[in-house]
Amino acid sequence: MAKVAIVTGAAQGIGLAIAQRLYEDDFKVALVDYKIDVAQVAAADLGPNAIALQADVSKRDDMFRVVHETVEKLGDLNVLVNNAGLGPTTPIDTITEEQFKQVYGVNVGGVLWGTQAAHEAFKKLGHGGKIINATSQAGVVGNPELALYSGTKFAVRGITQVTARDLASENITVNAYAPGIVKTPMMFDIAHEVGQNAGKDDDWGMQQFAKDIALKRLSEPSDVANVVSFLAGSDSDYITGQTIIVDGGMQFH
Ligand SMILES: NC(=O)C1=CN([C@@H]2O[C@H](COP(=O)(O)OP(=O)(O)OC[C@H]3O[C@@H](n4cnc5c(N)ncnc54)[C@H](O)[C@@H]3O)[C@@H](O)[C@H]2O)C=CC1
Ligand SMILES: CC(=O)C(C)=O
Repeated sequence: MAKVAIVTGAAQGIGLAIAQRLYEDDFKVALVDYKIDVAQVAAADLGPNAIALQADVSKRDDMFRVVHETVEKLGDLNVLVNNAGLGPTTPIDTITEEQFKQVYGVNVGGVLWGTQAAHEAFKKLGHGGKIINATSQAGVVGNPELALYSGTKFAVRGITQVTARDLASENITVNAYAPGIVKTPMMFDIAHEVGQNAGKDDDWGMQQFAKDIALKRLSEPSDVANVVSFLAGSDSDYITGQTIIVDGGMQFH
């Protein structure tokens, strides 16, 4: 029987590539995003075993609701990919309380609420599952002008390690993927802002991040989806608490 996966932030970028790849891997997939119109088009493009659900992942009730709706509509839940995230450029002196709450609410809160909701569903369904969280190479080594963002992504690695230990006895694995410089709207926005802050263009901004990639190319979203496919499948059953870096050779740990 087909397994069921939820992917948050699935309307575009890395989340969309993950949803597409898991669908190809024979999962039924719920694409969760607050951009519901875009997610609906993406789900329709995938086929009859995909649905789109609207949620703001920073809201605990939203995450419990979409997990319930997924089980109701697709019949089970086996994998949750906590992918949704925000990546504003935040030179240290510019950070406001509002920004702090927003970015931590989505990037960290989204992972916590998703994990709680999936855990409750796995218990009710009487089986284990896999929780897969989005961190970043910027959550392995601090990146310039990304104090808020990098901080949240270090936190995601911490939560991944703790929940892996806490949930292991229930046959739930928890792992994370740490992409590098991926061609998505988020990364193009960051390159634009970093370039603008220095009085330079977007290409210069992108180079500040891309110059140290050993493989000498930017990442496609599919590079990340390939790793998530592995983490969602049975070949990774004996792996938990780990962050897999998929950055073309930027950070070596
Ligand atoms: N693009 C990159 O170079 C890298 C991205 N990442 C991480 O990968 C994940 C995906 O990133 P991208 O695809 O690049 O981002 P993106 O900005 O292109 O797409 C993010 C998606 O998440 C959705 N989203 C944002 N906040 C949400 C919320 N509160 N509730 C529901 N949906 C929400 C957006 O509507 C959008 O569809 C993020 O967690 C990001 O931090 C990590 C390393 C590098
Ligand atoms: C956006 C991001 O995660 C970077 C620059 O690693």
